[in-house]
Amino acid sequence: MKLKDLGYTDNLEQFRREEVPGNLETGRVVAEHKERYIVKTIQGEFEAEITGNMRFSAGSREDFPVVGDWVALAVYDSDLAIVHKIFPRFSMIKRQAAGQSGEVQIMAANIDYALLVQAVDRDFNINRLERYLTICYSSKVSPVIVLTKTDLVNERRVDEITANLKSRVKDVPVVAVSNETRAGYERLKKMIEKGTTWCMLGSSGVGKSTLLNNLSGRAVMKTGAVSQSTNKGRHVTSHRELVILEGGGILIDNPGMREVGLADTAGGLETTFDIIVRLSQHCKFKDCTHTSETGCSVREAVEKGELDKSSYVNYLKMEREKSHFESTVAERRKKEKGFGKMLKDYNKKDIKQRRG
Ligand SMILES: Nc1nc2c(ncn2[C@@H]2O[C@H](COP(=O)(O)OP(=O)(O)OP(=O)(O)O)[C@@H](O)[C@H]2O)c(=O)[nH]1
Ligand SMILES: [Zn+2]
Repeated sequence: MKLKDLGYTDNLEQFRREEVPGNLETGRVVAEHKERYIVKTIQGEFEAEITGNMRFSAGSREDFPVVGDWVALAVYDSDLAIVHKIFPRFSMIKRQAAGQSGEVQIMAANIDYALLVQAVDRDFNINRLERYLTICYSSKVSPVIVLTKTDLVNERRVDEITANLKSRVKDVPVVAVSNETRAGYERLKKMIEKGTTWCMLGSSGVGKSTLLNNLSGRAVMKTGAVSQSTNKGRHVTSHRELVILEGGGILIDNPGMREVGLADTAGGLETTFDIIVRLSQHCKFKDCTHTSETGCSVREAVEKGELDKSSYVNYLKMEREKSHFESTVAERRKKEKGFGKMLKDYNKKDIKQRRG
């Protein structure tokens, strides 16, 4: 095992030489559970915690390691290792933390590509794909669309879906596979180059675990039978993982990532819907929302049939979601700031009083 097999790059090595003390090991986080991390190095796997100082000075979730992170750690024995530093991340998949509005959670780091998995039977939905694309573009992860369960429909239906997709989603590779017959696997395997890191985004039951098991060449995760009535897999993957595939690719898969929403999608919407962005430069009003304004080029294009109506509707919906998210973040920051100031004023008063 070399660090390169885990996805180590020259950039990371340069950072290590410049910024990491020589007595520390380099490793990659392959699993995380309640602030305990499984870190893989050339010597094996270690269970690690972060230094007290790292925890104390952490400003947000971003300051804690996540699956996919490269870290510098001190190894004491097989059970004890301490993470001292997180290497700079080149990509991050984030999502809105459940329950806490505006709080962002990082699901994984340093991912090169994402497999956007949808089944061609009942799950297929272009709006959802546009959502995944937006997540990819804002996370600096390159998307590849994978259509699964092609054995369940006839060839014509697969061609129809592919053509439909390509007319709406430009410049993204589309691979159609069957996890049953393994049709399409050769093409997919060729795309997954050695040392590159991948993740999967897709709804429950579309065949992600089956795909991962087949690509890894060993049983990594149990897959459950789909219940006929709901078309949903019963089994839900239970913990985070980073797996090295047969062909040398690296796949990160964890349940949280399977539920990513539109958190911090700076730039993502614009890339996914770049046609809309280009059209909007011709709108009469600079701040046109493309809903009811006069002289709106976007709506004009929809009316003329030059812009797909459902793509337009999906854009408006995601734009609203994004604004909602941004305003909750802004509100939270304001509250935090207010609280911080109150605390400071209180402390000042307190000090004055104590000094008399
Ligand atoms: N016919 C057919 N069935 C498939 C295919 N891929 C997966 N399945 C079946 O669909 C069910 C769900 O597959 P999983 O791999 O568990 O789906 P998943 O996306 O990992 O689901 P979660 O773990 O819930 O996220 C299983 O019963 C699989 O055997 C396929 O290409 N063709
Ligand atoms: Zn407009």
